[in-house]
Amino acid sequence: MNTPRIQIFPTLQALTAAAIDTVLEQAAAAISKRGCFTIALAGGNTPKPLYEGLAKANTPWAQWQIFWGDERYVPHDHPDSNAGMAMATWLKHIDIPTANIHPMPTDEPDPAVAADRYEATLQQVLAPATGTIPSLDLILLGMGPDGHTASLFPHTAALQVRDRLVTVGDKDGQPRLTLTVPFINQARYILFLVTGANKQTALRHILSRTGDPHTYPAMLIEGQCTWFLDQAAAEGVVKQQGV
Ligand SMILES: O=C1O[C@H](COP(=O)(O)O)[C@@H](O)[C@H](O)[C@H]1O
Repeated sequence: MNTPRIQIFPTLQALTAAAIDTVLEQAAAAISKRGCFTIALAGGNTPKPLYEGLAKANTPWAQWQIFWGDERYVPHDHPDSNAGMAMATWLKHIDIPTANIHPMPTDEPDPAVAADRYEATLQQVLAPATGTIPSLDLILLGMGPDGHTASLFPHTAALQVRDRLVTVGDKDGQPRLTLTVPFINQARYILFLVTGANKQTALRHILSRTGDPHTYPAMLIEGQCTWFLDQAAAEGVVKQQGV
């Protein structure tokens, strides 16, 4: 396991400013090395200000390929849609080719078929060498108060999937689509954004590695992780590296 980098910020504004800088730095580095930047987005509320900030950034958008880390199984124009949120706050405000935006499909009667389609899209765009797992440059993740990340929920079958890039998650019996643990762990950079006092308990177990990974699924993410925490979430976290 790689040792996670942890940064604690006094306010959501400070955390957001650092997240914008990090995303743009990773994009510039990837574009300069490989001519392209591949990113998977988180949903929920925490990343909204980041997306609003990125909407004003000056970067070669045509060299970005945008994916999602998870999706609620609703149409993209539904208020719960992670794709819909990122479109409204960021993507509809920038000059990026539509072909570079890859929302998770939610129009199949069977979510497993939608997961297969998204896996094929990832394989096609990322074109890994034969026999290797493809890597995204950056995956943005959040964490729920129950320790879930992406749509990897506690004690669900999705946590065990090791032979796919995308699978069907389960939020209280409702299907979700989610990237899998091995695919997330393969990313060149994984940025967790976690805010709010209601996440303290899960965070303490996850970062001190005293929890059970099936109870706190974010523990399964052991790749090149950086955690950006606000002060409220970070209260009680054992190893602090303040900024
Ligand atoms: O349902 C979800 O929740 C998590 C956490 O959201 P947050 O607003 O508490 O940060 C999010 O990362 C995930 O993408 C989303 O589908």
